[in-house]
Amino acid sequence: MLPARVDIVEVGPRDGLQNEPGTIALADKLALIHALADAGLTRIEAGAFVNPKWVPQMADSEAVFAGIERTLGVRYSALTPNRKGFERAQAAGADEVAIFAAASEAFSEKNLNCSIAESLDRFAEVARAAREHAIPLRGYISCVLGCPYSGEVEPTLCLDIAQELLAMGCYEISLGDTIGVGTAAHTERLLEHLLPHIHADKLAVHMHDTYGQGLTNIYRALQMGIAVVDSSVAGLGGCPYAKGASGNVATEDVLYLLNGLGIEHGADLHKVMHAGARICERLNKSNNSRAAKALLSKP
Ligand SMILES: CC(C)(COP(=O)([O-])OP(=O)([O-])OC[C@H]1O[C@@H](n2cnc3c(N)ncnc32)[C@H](O)[C@@H]1OP(=O)([O-])[O-])[C@@H](O)C(=O)NCCC(=O)NCCSC(=O)C[C@@](C)(O)CC(=O)[O-]
Repeated sequence: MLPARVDIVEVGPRDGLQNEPGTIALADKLALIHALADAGLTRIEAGAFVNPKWVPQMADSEAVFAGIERTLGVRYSALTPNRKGFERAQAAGADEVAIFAAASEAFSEKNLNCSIAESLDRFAEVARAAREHAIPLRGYISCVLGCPYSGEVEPTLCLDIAQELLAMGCYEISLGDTIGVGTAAHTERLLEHLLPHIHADKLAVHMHDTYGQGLTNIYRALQMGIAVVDSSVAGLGGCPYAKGASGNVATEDVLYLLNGLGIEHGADLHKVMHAGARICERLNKSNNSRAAKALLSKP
């Protein structure tokens, strides 16, 4: 059965922008975040407190958080890979922080410069600090449906990591198809493995759209009881550690799907679409949302 309501986690300002080649003006980032909040999106990942040497686009995350004119009821979150990242996020005023493990040793080494086990030790420190400061903690697992370096990924490893992240205190685990290779069959296989052990309300899906499977995978996940979906306005993004991977499934496309299914989500598709069109114009890039392109071309 499909859920009556789906929460969208808008990752455009972080996942969407982290891989952009050119400089992005702080004002453009802030305008995007404000437009997304104005469109009714209540969970917005606004930045990442990672090593700026590795992800320069997120180097101004302090300034981003300082510049946000907060909308009541919106949670502005950030990625925090380690204690230092947590301290930066807390000082900047992030409402929520996210730790991000990988279900592939090779990807963990590239993305975090350490093994999965070492990353979990670092995350435990972040989790302790988050608990001390009463800051909600979200967990990601990357490469759940495939790894750019080592190929197939076993669902058993995803389950082990998810359980460890939940035990640390994550209120939700976002399952990332980082390179967008999975199909509905892969999504189903993963969720069939996880759901007997982890309740659906502790899971979210984070589908990149490289092979055009994002929406289909999300639909399969909704059918299996998942009610939190990560997406990126205009389908912006990619991962600096997964060459060739395209952005997340576009928020506008997810909203169009949810509208068609009669599922409540609380966002205004047209406002999101205009936010997407504006940032694409500012970045001088094409819009990857099929729904936005169709709607914007209507007379
Ligand atoms: C994990 C680290 C930090 C390890 O960082 P490191 O460089 O490997 O290791 P280190 O701990 O030895 O530190 C070296 C230097 O980095 C500094 N440093 C250390 N930590 C921080 C920090 N938090 N903020 C600022 N600076 C930091 C530290 O102070 C030191 O500075 P130095 O002494 O050389 O001047 C690094 O490898 C890193 O930042 N990686 C980037 C990870 C990243 O942002 N990846 C992209 C996002 S993840 C993703 O896209 C997947 C996801 C979530 O979207 C889900 C999906 O799609 O599947």
